[in-house]
Amino acid sequence: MAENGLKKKLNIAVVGGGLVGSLEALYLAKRGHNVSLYEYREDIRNTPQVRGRSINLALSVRGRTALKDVGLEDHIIQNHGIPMKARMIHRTDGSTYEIPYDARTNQCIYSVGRNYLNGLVLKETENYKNVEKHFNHKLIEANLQKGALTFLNTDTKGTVQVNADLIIGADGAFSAVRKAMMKQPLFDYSQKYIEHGYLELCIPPTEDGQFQMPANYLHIWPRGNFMMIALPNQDCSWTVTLFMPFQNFKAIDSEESLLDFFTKYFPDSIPLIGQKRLVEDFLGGSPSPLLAVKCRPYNVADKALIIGDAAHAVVPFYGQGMNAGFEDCTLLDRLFQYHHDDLAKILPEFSETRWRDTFAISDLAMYNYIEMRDLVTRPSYLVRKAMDDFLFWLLPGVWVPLYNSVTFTTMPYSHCVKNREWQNTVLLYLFYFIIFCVFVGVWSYLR
Ligand SMILES: Cc1cc2nc3c(=O)[nH]c(=O)nc-3n(C[C@H](O)[C@H](O)[C@H](O)COP(=O)(O)OP(=O)(O)OC[C@H]3O[C@@H](n4cnc5c(N)ncnc54)[C@H](O)[C@@H]3O)c2cc1C
Ligand SMILES: Cc1cnn(-c2ccc(OCc3ccccc3)c(C(=O)O)c2)c1-c1ccc(Cl)c(F)c1
Repeated sequence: MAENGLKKKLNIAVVGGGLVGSLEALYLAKRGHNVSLYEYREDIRNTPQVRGRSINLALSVRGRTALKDVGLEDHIIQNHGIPMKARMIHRTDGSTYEIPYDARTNQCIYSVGRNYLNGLVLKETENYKNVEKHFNHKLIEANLQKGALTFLNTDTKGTVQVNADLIIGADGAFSAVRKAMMKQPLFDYSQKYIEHGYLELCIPPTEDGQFQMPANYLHIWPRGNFMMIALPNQDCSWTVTLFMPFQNFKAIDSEESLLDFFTKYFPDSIPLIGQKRLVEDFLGGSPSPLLAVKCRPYNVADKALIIGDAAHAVVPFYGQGMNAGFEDCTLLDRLFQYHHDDLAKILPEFSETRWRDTFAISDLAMYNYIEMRDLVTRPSYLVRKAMDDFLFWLLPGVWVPLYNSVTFTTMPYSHCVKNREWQNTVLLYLFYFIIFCVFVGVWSYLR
């Protein structure tokens, strides 16, 4: 707050014009600050889909809350997002069965196009004169304490010096802002590449432009050590993502081995994708790596902050990465409101209150990665899921299954984990009680 009691207009540089950076620029613009958004790539509204990034994503409540704050939720929900009301599980014999997310309240997640959503947010910033966007600007140097940034203009090959009151790094999992932050003392950092990679395939629409599979589902082919999912697109196609260890991708090096593999594990998908297209896209593509990043704190004094994947890249086995990054923007805005734009209070508080939840969703996503490989076919997993669903039906306000609390509520991720631990304890005692009752019953019968 300025001396005269008026709100001080900050000059804020946002590095990274992806999903989270463009949303953060919009939040800050709505607060009246001068925002300069710097993006390495060209304006995605003028370029085709970038390979090596998921084409569509699952949007859930946390992301919707952020879009609602900036006035874009209704547009996405009513004009673009495709509701997925249940999982459609595909067995190896090609048969399917569905598991609703929550039959009572019609909860659903939405499949949204990455480029569409990114372009929509960027377009919305054009309603604010206090936002400048600079594409083809790659951050190459940063002195965070001084608020000084150096960009390479990939068009002119010249460098651009920028000074800002606040630097926000939303430049993704390989963040240059985080790299500068790592020079600070007491900055903790860890990363993990998992053994699985992912490759995206496409199920085209029918000749008359309709979906080839039931549209309002998240289609899942759980196959132990590898899994495949499909999310619907606006053009009635499906973006199929195969998650598999790199060594398995490497072993499939010919049309014959590819078709043998898909015939064995995903037979129903071959006619949907098309044999020719499957061979071309699989053998013509290469799997992308999956990286998890954990670090803290997220700020340097009152000068710089990292959000989104720059702060907490997670493996995609919960569909929460973007939702968590959008939630960063929501929580940051609440802190701007509460502390009247006082960065000396906002930034440290964001770091201190956020890291437990981002660590929690990172662990949950990694656990899901393991769970989905091992437990989906294990009877005990299926019994647990059935008990979860029964108790959720019986005590909806009390017993909220982990996936539902993560996906359909804004309960802090760390509380979702605590909730799950409490449920595990209750189920364990319930299991012991059932065993005891069976024992007493048998003993009484045999007396
Ligand atoms: C296979 C897969 C599936 C996924 N599915 C889901 C899902 O269903 N739901 C979900 O919520 N999340 C999902 N995610 C996660 C989601 O994609 C990310 O969490 C999200 O994109 C993070 O957004 P971001 O803006 O923080 O980072 P990014 O999307 O990586 O954007 C960072 C931006 O910064 C720019 N940049 C990078 N370096 C510089 C630099 N030096 N200077 C200037 N600009 C720079 C980049 O060009 C980019 O535009 C998935 C991820 C993967 C890989
Ligand atoms: C993109 C996105 C959005 N949500 N989810 C998701 C995640 C976990 C889920 O449950 C645990 C479980 C599902 C299937 C088998 C065992 C456990 C469920 C569910 O239950 O619907 C949904 C994903 C996703 C992302 C990657 C893979 Cl590989 C995947 F299968 C789904």
